[in-house]
Amino acid sequence: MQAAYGSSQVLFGLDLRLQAGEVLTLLGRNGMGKSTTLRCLCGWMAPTAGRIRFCGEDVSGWSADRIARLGLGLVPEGRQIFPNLSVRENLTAFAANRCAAREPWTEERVFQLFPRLQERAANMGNQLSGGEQQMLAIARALMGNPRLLVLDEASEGLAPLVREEIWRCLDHLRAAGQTILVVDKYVRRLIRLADRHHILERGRMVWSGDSAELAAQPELWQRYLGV
Ligand SMILES: Nc1ncnc2c1ncn2[C@@H]1O[C@H](COP(=O)(O)OP(=O)(O)OP(=O)(O)O)[C@@H](O)[C@H]1O
Repeated sequence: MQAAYGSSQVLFGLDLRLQAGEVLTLLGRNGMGKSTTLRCLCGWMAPTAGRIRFCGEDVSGWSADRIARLGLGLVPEGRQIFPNLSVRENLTAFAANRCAAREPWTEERVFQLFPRLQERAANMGNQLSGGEQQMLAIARALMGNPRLLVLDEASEGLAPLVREEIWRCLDHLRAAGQTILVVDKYVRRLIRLADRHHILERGRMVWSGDSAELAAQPELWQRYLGV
């Protein structure tokens, strides 16, 4: 897949495959093309070349709404929850069992996953802390029962303990068989969470491998991720 903003090409021949039940990360420093890749996958922008297949369909050029209905649940950068709706209203606005999940997510189940949200159920989106907003953004995506959950910088701006709460939730989802694509920068924690990793550098995939391989090569972290 390739992508460009106007005449400026920013993705060059990315080849990305995700199997059902797998957790994959996209890593790279700022400006390397991670968000652009997600924008293409979610239908917010069309690739200039190549194809995107999802659930057996060629979704290249589909609208974001249509791709979401096929089963892609996005937890966007900056959370983007509805500030003037309550926690409960934010959740019900997204509820749908589009993929006929056998045990669909319900308000009760997401409250079990995030007990803090239950305590805040009647609060407006703009009354929540950053961590609670992030939990709500994940819970809201789950309410659509996505086949693929995509998280763009979900841990950004969160205190370490709250961040760990988010990671633990993702561990739990993984154990339950949820397919997940994560863009984030905490490589040590991502090695524990995910199965495989891709590193992007100036719009090109420069390294791909599993968690054991990434853990064994800290020189890669320094070279491509600056950690
Ligand atoms: N709306 C836009 N218009 C023009 N160029 C853009 C736009 N958004 C991103 N770019 C450029 O595309 C390249 C890739 O950006 P992208 O946001 O995909 O990177 P990223 O890896 O997600 O980084 P970050 O973590 O900062 O979001 C960068 O050179 C960036 O300046």
